[in-house]
Amino acid sequence: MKVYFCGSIRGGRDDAELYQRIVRELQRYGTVLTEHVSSPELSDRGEEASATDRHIHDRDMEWLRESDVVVAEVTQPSLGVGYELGRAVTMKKNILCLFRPSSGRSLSAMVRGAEDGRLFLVKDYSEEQVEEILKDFFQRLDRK
Ligand SMILES: O=c1[nH]c(=O)n([C@H]2C[C@H](O)[C@@H](COP(=O)(O)O)O2)cc1CO
Repeated sequence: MKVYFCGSIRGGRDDAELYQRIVRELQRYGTVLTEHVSSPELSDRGEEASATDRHIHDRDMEWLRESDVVVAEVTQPSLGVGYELGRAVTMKKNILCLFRPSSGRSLSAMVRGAEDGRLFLVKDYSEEQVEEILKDFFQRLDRK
């Protein structure tokens, strides 16, 4: 199982620690192609010191194509994550978006409104529910 994890980078790194926790949990179910998104060493400049934007874009689109599932933490708004989700929809990927209402933010209608109960799922959650929500998600996939 190949997992593409999306999380904010240039949109802001406030949730980087939580991304790490989610990625660690996702690694129980498969290979996380985008582990770097959760790296505590990655700042809101992203990988600019080591890669061009074109390289980042083309590599990530290739990983997205390769992936079986897409899991996105969408609480911290990020243009890149929104773009990845749009591309993943076109590729008919199984998508899970995770949003924390405790942030006081309101999730974009373009994400919440894309929920279809089948390929595109949006879950409101709190941090202590990460394990349980991912377990349910992967169990459901097995039954598909
Ligand atoms: O350096 C990077 N590396 C990278 O893989 N990304 C991808 C993965 C993340 O899920 C998403 C974050 O987008 P943004 O930087 O607009 O918040 O884009 C984004 C950047 C910087 O935009």
